Amino acid sequence: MCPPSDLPDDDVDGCYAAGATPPPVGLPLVLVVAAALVDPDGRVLVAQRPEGRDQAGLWEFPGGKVAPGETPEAALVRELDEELGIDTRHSCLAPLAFTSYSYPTFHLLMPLYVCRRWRGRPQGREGQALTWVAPNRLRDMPMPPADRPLIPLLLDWL
Ligand SMILES: Nc1nc2c([nH]c(=O)n2[C@H]2C[C@H](O)[C@@H](COP(=O)(O)OP(=O)(O)OP(=O)(O)O)O2)c(=O)[nH]1
Repeated sequence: MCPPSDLPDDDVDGCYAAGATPPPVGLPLVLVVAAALVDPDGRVLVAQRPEGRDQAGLWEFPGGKVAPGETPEAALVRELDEELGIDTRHSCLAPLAFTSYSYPTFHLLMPLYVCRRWRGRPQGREGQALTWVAPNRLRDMPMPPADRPLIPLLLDWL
């Protein structure tokens, strides 16, 4: 989290340094939704991005791009079904935080929801490895840079 007395800087988890670097111009904004699935022991599910995808090998929160005309919540329910084979149609998808991050070819805007109950047992339906991690171990996982600010917020909340 941002220390209240310090100016934000790029290395401080949970902060955006809006004025520190000029924003890249003309990048398309891509809306991706993701979920922190939390099991009864308080562990969080992360999935490893498979070979052949950008950022392959990094661990991420399950989710994916919101399709045109879709709400973020409907997209999340669809992605969790497609990727993990779980049903979250009747689950509480609690909005926790979002990340906003410029990759070289697009700017990512990604809300993160927390979900504690679902139907089915998560399985890597697209060949991706899955692992449940204690929240305080998330910092040790190689995750996309866009996810870094989400970790302290998740730790505070869980
Ligand atoms: N799902 C997810 N994507 C993330 C996270 N962090 C992060 O930078 N991303 C990025 C990686 C990708 O560039 C993008 C998600 O796109 P994706 O390729 O997984 O989306 P998708 O499932 O719709 O796949 P596709 O249609 O492009 O094949 O967001 C995260 O925690 N979860």
